[in-house]
Amino acid sequence: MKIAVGSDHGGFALKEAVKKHLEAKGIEVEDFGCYSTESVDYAVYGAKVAHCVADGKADYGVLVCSTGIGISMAANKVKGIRAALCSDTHAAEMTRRHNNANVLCLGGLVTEEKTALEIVDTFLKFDFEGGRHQRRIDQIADIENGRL
Ligand SMILES: O=C(CO)[C@H](O)[C@H](O)[C@H](O)COP(=O)(O)O
Repeated sequence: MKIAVGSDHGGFALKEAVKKHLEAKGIEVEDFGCYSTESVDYAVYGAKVAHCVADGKADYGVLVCSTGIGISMAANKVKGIRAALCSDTHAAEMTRRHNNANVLCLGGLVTEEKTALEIVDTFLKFDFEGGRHQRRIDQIADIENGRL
């Protein structure tokens, strides 16, 4: 499994912790930056990770900004991306099971590290259930393609 990670300055510390956590589990990580707490723009990093996942070059993405909001908005503009901002493990489980989310977003100044790492583990543990949920994510794709 390969995970693409990225953040802005507000998510840098948590992104580094997520990267370390994943690598300790033997998971391959590609880090798209940023690489310090110097101020940068979250849309740039959201786009880099989202394109990597949408192009099939990583299985999932993890994105972090201060709130997780801006970077999730940016990632969701990339066709094929279903980015989910999660602040608890229940949301992380359900967004995999029902939404087939392919990018997890976290708020670096919202969610404490221990909880965030539990959210990451939960996100990676659950699979998409398909069935009626496939119809619903197909409708999301219809919106992307101007059909709905
Ligand atoms: O949370 C964010 C976007 O939703 C970003 O991480 C920024 O931290 C936030 O927009 C604040 O920006 P600032 O330049 O750090 O004041």
